[in-house]
Amino acid sequence: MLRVDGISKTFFAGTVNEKLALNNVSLEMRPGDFITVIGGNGAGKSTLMNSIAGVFKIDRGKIYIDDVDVTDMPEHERAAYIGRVFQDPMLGTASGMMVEENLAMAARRGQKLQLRWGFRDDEFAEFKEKLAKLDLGLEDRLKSRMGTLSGGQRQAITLLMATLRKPKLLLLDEHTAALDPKTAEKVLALTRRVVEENGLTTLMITHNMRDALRFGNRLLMLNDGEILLDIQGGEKAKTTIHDLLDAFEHSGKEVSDRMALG
Ligand SMILES: Nc1ncnc2c1ncn2[C@@H]1O[C@H](COP(=O)(O)OP(=O)(O)OP(=O)(O)O)[C@@H](O)[C@H]1O
Repeated sequence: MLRVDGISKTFFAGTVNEKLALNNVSLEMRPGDFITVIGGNGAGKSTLMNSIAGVFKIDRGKIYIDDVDVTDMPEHERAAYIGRVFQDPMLGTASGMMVEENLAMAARRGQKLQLRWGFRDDEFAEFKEKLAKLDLGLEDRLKSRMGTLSGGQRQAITLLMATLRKPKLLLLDEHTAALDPKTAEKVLALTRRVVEENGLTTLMITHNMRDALRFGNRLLMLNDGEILLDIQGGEKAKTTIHDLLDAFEHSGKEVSDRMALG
């Protein structure tokens, strides 16, 4: 489904700030894989995700989505395959536009922009039903501006928008890190439901080892731009936070409290 083949990325090459952020990383995801990604600060997690999304050019290697070589495909074209939710609830939606307009735009992702798309009443009924399912009281806020919603409400809608037109790949970059624990839990539960209901192939970065173990069928630990640990299925189910801390310690990194417990 996703094939990352020996990719490398160096920032500020040839300067004193040169940083090898990804070092010959390879990864193959099967359809329906839900991979959680952990690693300390600067391990390369976001760089991996940004490379896949096409935010910048990689230095070496190839990236394929469903056997299509997307290595040189610009980010906006790659977006047709990818749904993304960022850490910052302000990203991913248009804050000055109404909830229903944001959803209608997401429903037209990949279509040519038109002056008047002609929104249909049945679409709004569908949005209302989907919002009601989020259980955040959003079904009556279709006409509210996105900017007036809480962070949790925005992340839930961004997740809905990212998955409205079933993407080949869902990328979640610490999408609950900026939320309070109770709201984060709600958005995570929603994430699990959306991923399961749609059988989405998902890559989720988290700072929280407990979440990395609770969610998904496979876990990657990155360190210094390399994959330090790749566990899945039964092996992942048996893995404890203690095991992860051990692996982390062997990499010579200090574990922050936030990463251990979230
Ligand atoms: N756009 C960029 N320009 C310059 N350096 C960058 C850029 N993005 C990442 N880096 C550097 O690459 C390294 C890996 O960063 P990355 O953001 O991928 O780590 P991370 O694992 O996501 O860390 P964190 O948990 O702190 O977000 C870091 O040293 C970082 O400073």
